[in-house]
Amino acid sequence: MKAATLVDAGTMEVRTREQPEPGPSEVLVEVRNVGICGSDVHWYDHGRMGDRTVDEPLVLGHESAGRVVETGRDVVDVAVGDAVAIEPGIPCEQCDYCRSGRYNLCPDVAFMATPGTDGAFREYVAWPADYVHTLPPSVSTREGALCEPVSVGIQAVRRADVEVGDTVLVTGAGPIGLLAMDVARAAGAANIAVVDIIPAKLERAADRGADLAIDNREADVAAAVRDEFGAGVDVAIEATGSPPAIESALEAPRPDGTAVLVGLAPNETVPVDTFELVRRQVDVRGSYRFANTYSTAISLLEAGRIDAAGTIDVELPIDRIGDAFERAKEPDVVKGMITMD
Ligand SMILES: NC(=O)c1ccc[n+]([C@@H]2O[C@H](COP(=O)([O-])OP(=O)(O)OC[C@H]3O[C@@H](n4cnc5c(N)ncnc54)[C@H](O)[C@@H]3O)[C@@H](O)[C@H]2O)c1
Ligand SMILES: C[C@@H](O)[C@H](N)C(=O)O
Repeated sequence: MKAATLVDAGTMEVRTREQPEPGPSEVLVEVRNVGICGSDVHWYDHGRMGDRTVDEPLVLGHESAGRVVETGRDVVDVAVGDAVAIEPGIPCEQCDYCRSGRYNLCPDVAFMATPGTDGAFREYVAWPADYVHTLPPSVSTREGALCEPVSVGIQAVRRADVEVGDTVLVTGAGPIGLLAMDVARAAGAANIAVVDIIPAKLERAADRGADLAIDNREADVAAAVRDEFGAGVDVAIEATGSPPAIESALEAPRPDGTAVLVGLAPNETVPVDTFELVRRQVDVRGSYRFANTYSTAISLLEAGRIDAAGTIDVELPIDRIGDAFERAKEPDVVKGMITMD
């Protein structure tokens, strides 16, 4: 089979690999669509993330969907021919976090496209049947692949306890911010403000229904939301990982409001006015990956409540994966996708 393999920082080669065979509790998925995530681009550019390095060739890609072509002998809930979204993390199922349903925090999770666990930019993936999710006929594998970033949005909105009628600020109009915005709306948010620094991204957010689009280069975000929404927002969801936007997300909630940090700012220091946070009694929460979100993501996609396909700007076949990664880095591009046919 073909597999796009990161061999060194900046070098991806489409190589021939042996097709995997499913174990007894696994299914073999013929991969159809794989989204390009910012973390794939980071591994591609740097060959490392924090203290983790790519020492062996690694297949990237963790936003994937395809069709089941073979099932292991113990698999009962998934059948050959099913279209499925692949959940990219296989947790240990033994630790306290796994046993209490918070398997996104499992310290021994094998997560696709991180050193030691190949990702999905390849024609076939053998994966535990428990971590593939059947797609209904109305949800394409193109959309199904994006259950992963939709799940990041669902986790953030759950962590934020968004309630009907809430006013929500989302910093960042990349895939995570835009999809979190859709999920927040589906959860009942009445007003949503989106912040970015790229005009095309702000226009995109407005076209998708943001009530207010704020350019962080020109406006004081906290002042802008207070002008528009009174004491501040009920919930801020930070989806940039950029220190100025993180500061804005911490400043924007009303007293007793919530700020949920999704964006990752490795090696960055963010000044935090703890006095202000305490005085306003703001809940600051992290949101890491996701747990028990795929069925919700699929229901939202089936109901047409999430415009996942509308985030895709670049779509190229696996043989042009290098071009796709370069295009995905362009500032106006929200989401790149690799197709297998
Ligand atoms: N916590 C998690 O589990 C998790 C999962 C996936 C992604 N992430 C992180 O979430 C963040 C968003 O992911 P993404 O894929 O949408 O990233 P992205 O880079 O595609 O989008 C980020 C957006 O933020 C905007 N931005 C950058 N600096 C800004 C600033 N100062 N003010 C306002 N906007 C600014 C960019 O223009 C861009 O549109 C990243 O940090 C990513 O690493 C976290
Ligand atoms: C959750 C996933 O989308 C994220 N990029 C990660 O690697 O953790």
